[in-house]
Amino acid sequence: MTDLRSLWTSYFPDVGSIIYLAPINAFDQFLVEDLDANRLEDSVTLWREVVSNRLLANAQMVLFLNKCDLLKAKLDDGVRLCDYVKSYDGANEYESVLVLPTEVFGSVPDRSSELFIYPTSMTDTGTMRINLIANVQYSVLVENLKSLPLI
Ligand SMILES: Nc1nc2c(ncn2[C@@H]2O[C@H](COP(=O)(O)OP(=O)(O)OP(=O)(O)O)[C@@H](O)[C@H]2O)c(=O)[nH]1
Repeated sequence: MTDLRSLWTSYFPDVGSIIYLAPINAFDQFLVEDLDANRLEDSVTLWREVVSNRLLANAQMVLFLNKCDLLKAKLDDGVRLCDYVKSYDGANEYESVLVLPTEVFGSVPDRSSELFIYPTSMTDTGTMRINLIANVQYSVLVENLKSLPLI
């Protein structure tokens, strides 16, 4: 019987990682092409499609919850998350609000392997460099360990 998993993953054997950027400040914004579609929800939908795609089952998924600085500024300006996400009943403060996208993006039922999720501000180049280096180091380490019969 054909091994379906190896068949699917043979389409993109050289894709080691996918880095996905989600603009989490966009919770109160709507798509230009569809004014009923919330930009953050749209980003979650696309992320889940990518992450649960069987053709990419072997690729490491790295998610940057991006534009954190703009999210914080927006919350400080008094824009309330609960006005756009009806289920949200937490405080309208950056640390509390950040929990929501972390949980929503992190929950992908069809994905068994680990997701790497980092809050980022792309314009903060120092932190970005540290995040990227830490992630790449971790991937190289894990991939090397996998090639040995250790894990
Ligand atoms: N302050 C801040 N600006 C950012 C960040 N990431 C990207 N930008 C800026 O946002 C602008 C739009 O860049 P992107 O978001 O990558 O592009 P886009 O998705 O086509 O743009 P939007 O529709 O505005 O979201 C550029 O000027 C970027 O430099 C961030 O984390 N913080």
